[in-house]
Amino acid sequence: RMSYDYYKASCPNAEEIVRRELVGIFLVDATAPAAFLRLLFHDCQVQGCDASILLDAYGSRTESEMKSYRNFAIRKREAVEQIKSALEAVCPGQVSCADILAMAARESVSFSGGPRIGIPLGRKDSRTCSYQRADAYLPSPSISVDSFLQTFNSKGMSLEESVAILGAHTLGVGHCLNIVKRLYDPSPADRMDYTFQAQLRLSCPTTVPLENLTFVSNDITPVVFDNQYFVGLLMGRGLFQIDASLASDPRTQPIVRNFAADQSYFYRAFSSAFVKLSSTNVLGSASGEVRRQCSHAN
Ligand code: HEM
Ligand SMILES: [Ca+2]
Ligand SMILES: [Ca+2]
Repeated sequence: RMSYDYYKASCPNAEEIVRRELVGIFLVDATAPAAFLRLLFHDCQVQGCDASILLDAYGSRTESEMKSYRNFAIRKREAVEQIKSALEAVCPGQVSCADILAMAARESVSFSGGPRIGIPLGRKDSRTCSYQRADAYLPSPSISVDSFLQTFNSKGMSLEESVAILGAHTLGVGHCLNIVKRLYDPSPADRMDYTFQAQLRLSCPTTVPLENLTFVSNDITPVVFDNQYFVGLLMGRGLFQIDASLASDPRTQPIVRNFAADQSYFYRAFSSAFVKLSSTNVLGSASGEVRRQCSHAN
């Protein structure tokens, strides 16, 4: 059972320790907040928020979810291990890796200028993981709006919250391999601003192997958690096909407009969506554990 003061007795300074470690990480790498935010989504989307994404391959028993091509360019797993070590030194065996992932993503949002979000704690860590499940459940950048809405509706999100949670793409980057298809062979309904397309083609000139080294930013302010992502969508500057479709689909377009016009409205919808995302299929003490090391089950 999760609660807002879960570690009050067992590790009263848990949130403070996580925050202190993170500030150190953020100061040396301005792109770290984006990485933590995506890491949480990719954890919660596969088996739920149970730190399954942090497990390394272990003999023949586990194959890491990182083997999935959908986890391409996932970063900062080792930074979560660093935060875990700091917590183990003070309160051994208490704070789950799944909670650290949720706290790291939450701090990433506020550190980047976004809303401060209160989240309940008490997630347990999985004993297993499956890269086949990662392949099956992590969405493709060309997912349809229908499947997109279904994905987040199944986490209890409203239409508005579902659009808001994709506003996470206000931070970070995408690699050329995820956009070359729409740059050189777009589907007829997939519209993009002409100038923007020309710029992206310069950054991603061909479908050669370089495409997984080269990247472009998700919106024009990739280290600031603002509503520029939605402003850009309305100008035909969405990076992935699903981003762009939110601005054209009649169900989501009015919401994109509202978020582009009113940042605090976006923040409110994002905050409630974030609490739902980070509470997906949480394990209780019976089925999960608190790992001693995030990369290995106990
Ligand atoms: C249908 C849903 C989604 C799809 C298809 C999608 C797809 C993608 C893709 C293709 C990338 C680029 C990866 C790369 O090439 O480096 C990306 C990046 C990112 N995604 Fe998503 N995403 C979705 C939802 C979310 C959600 C719900 C969040 C967080 C709450 C999120 C947070 C991020 C962040 C922060 C980045 C930038 C990562 C970095 O700079 O390292 N995404 N996403
Ligand atoms: Ca997981
Ligand atoms: Ca931004």
